[in-house]
Amino acid sequence: MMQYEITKEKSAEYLRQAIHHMSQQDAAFHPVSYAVWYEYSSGEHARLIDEVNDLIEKEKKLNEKSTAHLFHKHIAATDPDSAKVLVERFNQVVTDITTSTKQAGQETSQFKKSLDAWSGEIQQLEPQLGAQLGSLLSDTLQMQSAMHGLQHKLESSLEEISDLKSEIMKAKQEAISDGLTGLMNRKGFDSALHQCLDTLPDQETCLVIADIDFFKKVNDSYGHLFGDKVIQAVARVLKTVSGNLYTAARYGGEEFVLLLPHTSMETAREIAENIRRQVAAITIKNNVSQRLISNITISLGLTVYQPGESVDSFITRADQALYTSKAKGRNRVTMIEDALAAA
Ligand SMILES: Nc1nc2c(ncn2[C@@H]2O[C@H](COP(=O)(O)OP(=O)(O)OP(=O)(O)O)[C@@H](O)[C@H]2O)c(=O)[nH]1
Repeated sequence: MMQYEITKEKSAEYLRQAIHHMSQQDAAFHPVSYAVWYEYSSGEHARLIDEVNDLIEKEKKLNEKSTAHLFHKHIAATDPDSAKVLVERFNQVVTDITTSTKQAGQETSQFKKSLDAWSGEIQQLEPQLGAQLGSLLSDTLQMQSAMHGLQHKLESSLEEISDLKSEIMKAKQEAISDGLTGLMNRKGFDSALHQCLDTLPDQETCLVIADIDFFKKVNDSYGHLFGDKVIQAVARVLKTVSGNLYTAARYGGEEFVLLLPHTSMETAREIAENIRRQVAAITIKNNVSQRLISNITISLGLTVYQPGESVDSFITRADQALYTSKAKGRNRVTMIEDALAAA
């Protein structure tokens, strides 16, 4: 994980170095090249540094393509959060420059207007001074056009930043989603769980862990693709039941979790029972035999968070409850209230 808890001076030093490196390349000034060279300058990212050095040795300069490749491989894909921070930082740099350029542009334009107004009158009174003013006017026009050019370039940089921001948000979302079901994946759930327990330690919070019964047999009997359809069907039940109130996720292969903040054990048990019943009612067409397959069941374990306990012990207790459901014959919900009951 890249670190950004560094002093302002250090950060400014990296920024200076990054801008120096960027100016030596073929790639333009934009957030992608900024992110790559900032990381390079910070010296934190050994693999990125090695690859940049190899490329420079071979190609002399980094172009748009190699810069984008380095960004996606070493920054956006491995650490979308840090990529976001880098892009935002570049955004700030560009916004600051844009604001001062705009201001300078306005001042130049004001100056040109005054010159325009005076030069006509002075031309008549003092022809020589009028000529000097004419040349000053032409310099001002040149400066104004340079300002417009720079402003235009900076504005397109800002557009690029906004595109990149959405790309990073998308990558961030993909990093915590499960591709097969569209539910949150384990990584996303673990962070949601930590966040929930950090903010609601004194509220009643329940956790359900569910696992499809005899799933190996489902795969063996009807094939892996059919197994995938079963996983998707169970995920749909969880999605519907959880709505916007609860957080559902695919925790592993055929295992699911449901986090229920502000929920009593009794309500959570009713919800878990509802999920169990809805899964038992699922029928899926087997595309090979064209027959409808039912008898899909899940076992569920449920527990309530004990204030002060660790996340691991919370999950372990829900897992123990699930194990009990499996041991007692499957297709059932088991509740374990606290550590004593689990023992
Ligand atoms: N189709 C499909 N199968 C998967 C996926 N992930 C894991 N599995 C299979 O899920 C099965 C899990 O089997 P087991 O852990 O033995 O458990 P089980 O057969 O469900 O038995 P119990 O949990 O004891 O009821 C394995 O055969 C895995 O190959 C997946 O994404 N798709």
